[in-house]
Amino acid sequence: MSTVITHIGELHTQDPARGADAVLHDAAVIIEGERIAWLGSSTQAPDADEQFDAGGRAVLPGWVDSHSHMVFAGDRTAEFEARMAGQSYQAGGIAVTTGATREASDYELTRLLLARVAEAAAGGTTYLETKTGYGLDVEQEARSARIASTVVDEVTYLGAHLVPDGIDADAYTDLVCGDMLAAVRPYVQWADVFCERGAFNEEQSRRVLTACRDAGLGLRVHGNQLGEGPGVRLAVEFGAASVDHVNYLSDDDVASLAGTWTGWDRASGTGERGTVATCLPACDLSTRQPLAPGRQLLDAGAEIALASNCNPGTSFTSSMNFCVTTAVLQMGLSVQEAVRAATYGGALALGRHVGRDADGQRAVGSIAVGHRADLHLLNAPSATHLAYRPGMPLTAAVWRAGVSLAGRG
Ligand SMILES: N=CN[C@@H](CCC(=O)O)C(=O)O
Ligand SMILES: [Zn+2]
Repeated sequence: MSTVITHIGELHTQDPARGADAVLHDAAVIIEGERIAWLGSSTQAPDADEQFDAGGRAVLPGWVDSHSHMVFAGDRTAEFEARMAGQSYQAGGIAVTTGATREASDYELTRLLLARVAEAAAGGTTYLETKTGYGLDVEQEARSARIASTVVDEVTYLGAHLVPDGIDADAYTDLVCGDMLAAVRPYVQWADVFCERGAFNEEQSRRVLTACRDAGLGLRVHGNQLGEGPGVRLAVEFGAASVDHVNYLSDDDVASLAGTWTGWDRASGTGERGTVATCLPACDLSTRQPLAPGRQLLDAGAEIALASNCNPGTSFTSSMNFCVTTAVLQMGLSVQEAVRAATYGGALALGRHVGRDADGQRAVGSIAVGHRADLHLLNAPSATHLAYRPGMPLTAAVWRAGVSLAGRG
């Protein structure tokens, strides 16, 4: 089965191999099964089984949301209201969600997760990471990991989210590095640690990262969210794929993140990759933290991603459109930079920016022959409308791995 999408006003390929020609005008794309089979000028498009006329509207790669916490029950409206009344965000709120999550049945947790993933997809997200971290004991973390692995694309083990009541921090860290890690291992590809005041200190974070690396997991770090600290330094030292939040960065932090990309050719997307700095603008607004310095990171030569951080405490939204809008209006990114960070940047953070027919794993976050057919049709002639028309319903249609998910309007 093949579909040709014609009359695309702007096709944002995000394919580094195309260099300056990465945005095509009056373009067409052919989807064949789950893959992109052809792209080029609309006037030269070959025939396909099905036709779809984009009517001059813009097409982007589906959003790659590389940071979310969607396996949970309950909500934290009261905490949000208190924050809006002036209280500051504290890591301890995680315990409230842990209580509600432990109470929920497998059926309920799965149902909630499916509903959240469907909401994200309706907003243009076609590739999604999510984390454990609201179970916080061996059985519950394994359960969260198992449920997540049946629903989302990539699962991250975040047993090191908060030290639960009734156990000493070092004993809990031992558990995270031992029995809990063994129990979640079959279900996860990544590990993360909340390296922050009120969560895990440098020594505990180092132990978690070492154990998870030795277990063969890719690494990421929640770092520098609530103040300067060792998160970025550890992420760079361990060669983590990403460090996320990055609100409070010293000049050294910025330089060391940029330094991880010195062997990388950004223009062609080749060379030795480094540690992606993942900015979470919806979270920054919801916690009234300063927005992450995405502009400064890009200017220094670092690669950045934008992600939703969808979770009940700090960012109860999966809207990547909103994140892109905010990155342009508030963080000083151009539309091109923001769209790249929310597509190709997210794929880089998840190591899914490469992969074609022969690899058995298709690249996501960019549109090229052999990549996964993840497409986002905007109800607008250009991607600029994402920032120019904030909050408007601009997602017109979504294809995930070649399957039409949302809208055909
Ligand atoms: N910062 C740590 N974890 C989440 C928030 C978790 C929560 O408060 O429930 C975050 O990324 O913001
Ligand atoms: Zn998070």
